[in-house]
Amino acid sequence: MNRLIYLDNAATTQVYPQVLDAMLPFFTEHYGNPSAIYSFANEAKKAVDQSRSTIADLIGANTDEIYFTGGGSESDNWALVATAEAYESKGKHIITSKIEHHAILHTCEYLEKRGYEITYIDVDEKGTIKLDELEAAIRPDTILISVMAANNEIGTIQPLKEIGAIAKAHGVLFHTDAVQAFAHIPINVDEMNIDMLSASGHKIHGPKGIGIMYIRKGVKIRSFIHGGAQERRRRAGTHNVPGIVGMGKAAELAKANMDNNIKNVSELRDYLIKRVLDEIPYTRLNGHETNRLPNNANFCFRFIEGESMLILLDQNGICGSSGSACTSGSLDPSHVLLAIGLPHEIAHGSLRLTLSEQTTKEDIDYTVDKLKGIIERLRSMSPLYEDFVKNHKE
Ligand SMILES: Cc1ncc(COP(=O)(O)O)c(C=O)c1O
Ligand code: FES
Repeated sequence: MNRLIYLDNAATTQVYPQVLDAMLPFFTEHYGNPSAIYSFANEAKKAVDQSRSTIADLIGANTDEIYFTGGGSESDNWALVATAEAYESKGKHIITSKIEHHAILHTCEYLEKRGYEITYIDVDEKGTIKLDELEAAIRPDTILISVMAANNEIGTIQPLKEIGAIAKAHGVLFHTDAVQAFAHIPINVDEMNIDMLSASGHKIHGPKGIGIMYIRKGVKIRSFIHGGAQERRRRAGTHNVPGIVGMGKAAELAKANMDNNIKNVSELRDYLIKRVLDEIPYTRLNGHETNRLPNNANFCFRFIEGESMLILLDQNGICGSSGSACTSGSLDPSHVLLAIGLPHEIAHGSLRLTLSEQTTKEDIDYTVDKLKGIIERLRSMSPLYEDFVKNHKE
């Protein structure tokens, strides 16, 4: 079999065997509906409670502040739309950043069409939000600040504690899309003054289609999915018990291994970054050098088009991703790379490689060796590169 090197863990992760083992009995044996009265459903009910408590523990929340959802996108939509509706009498102004995931940005566009006003705060060249701009944007009618915990493309971690302090000082709610950060780096909702937080199971070696929203007690958010009385009447729908159990197990494993994972994965990430920057000319690292997710490396290679690079990597069994327009299915280049000030033609040549605890040094060496050849080959076919080399020789 061909070698497979999976370096797209920001897109999704492999479900750990322990996670799958924990889930299986809830498909077969304990399939009862946790909302039922009879004792047969007790195992399912207990498992849902256990998962809720593990997840709450990981972010320093109370168990009854965790709500299960259908994933990160649903949580993000819920946080914005339902807060907007619930706090309409205070105002219709929301603040977010220019580099949010589309689950936030497209929901903001939806709200704009319904009469809400959104301010999109700039980030600096490393992708860190400009705190002075954020604070200056707050108005008497501002109801919510939503800033992601860490960026999914370039990995930059945002100053959550500082943002939370600003929000609190001005009496504005603070939501964070922590889909990439949850269970990867420490987060504490009290220390960071977070009122709402979105997270997703499939980014932490749990199953797809399950997520959570943390909602601080006292926040007046309305329900978003209407129907039954599940999740304290705030999120209707029969519980996805296997998914909930899987996310809980993944959170438990992440908590137990977090320090080690951060250390090992970021060492390997730094090794990857160093080799790429040292060995491939005309290359830049996107995002913050140190204040970035342990598993994220994102580069721009000049004179290269992202999609061709991905296809050639794929031919070598390497899975990566690119913010380039043609691979993301949109016509615009990555809004994140443009927001950190990269010109269109450079943003075209981006490559995101995201590691996991399963990635080895051999995987990285193989990838860098192949990548060097691929970049050389693509550049040798590029008229822009040819001109550049000619001009620099003269
Ligand atoms: C920052 C961020 N927010 C939200 C999402 C959406 O999460 P989900 O796939 O669980 O809907 C993602 C997934 O790519 C993400 O990276
Ligand atoms: S042609 Fe692929 S990003 Fe422009």
